[in-house]
Amino acid sequence: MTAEHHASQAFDFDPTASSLAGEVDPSVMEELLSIRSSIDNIDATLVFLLAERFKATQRVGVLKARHKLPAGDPGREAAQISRLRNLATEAHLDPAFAEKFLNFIISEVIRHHEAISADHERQAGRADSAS
Ligand SMILES: O=C(O)C(=O)C[C@]1(C(=O)O)C=C[C@@H](O)C=C1
Repeated sequence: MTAEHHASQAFDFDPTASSLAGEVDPSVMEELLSIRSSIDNIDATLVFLLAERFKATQRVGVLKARHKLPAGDPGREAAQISRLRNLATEAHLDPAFAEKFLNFIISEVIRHHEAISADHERQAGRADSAS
């Protein structure tokens, strides 16, 4: 896909899209759209942050597969959850939500690790039968 395609996909987004169009007072709609523009910026950074986090965990997955380490590390997860719960409380974010969100991401990471490991094993098996 070309850079132009990427750009046009991003710019196809209509920040004014709403099921409320025509149903609310224009000044209320204006305020809503103004707040939504911050939400759109935040959501874009979340996508970039998550993409960066998955790039890092992909490297962990390859390292773990190469050294036959288990996909999950419950001791590490317990430390991460406790830290994020504390940070969430400090930031006035519901710590239970922060824990659920981290667990959601980690379960996806573990699925990726298992796929990388299975792939690695398949390749090792093929290399064995070829020699
Ligand atoms: O740090 C690791 O060992 C990882 O595999 C990364 C990660 C994470 O996403 O933060 C994922 C799974 C583990 O259970 C712990 C942490």
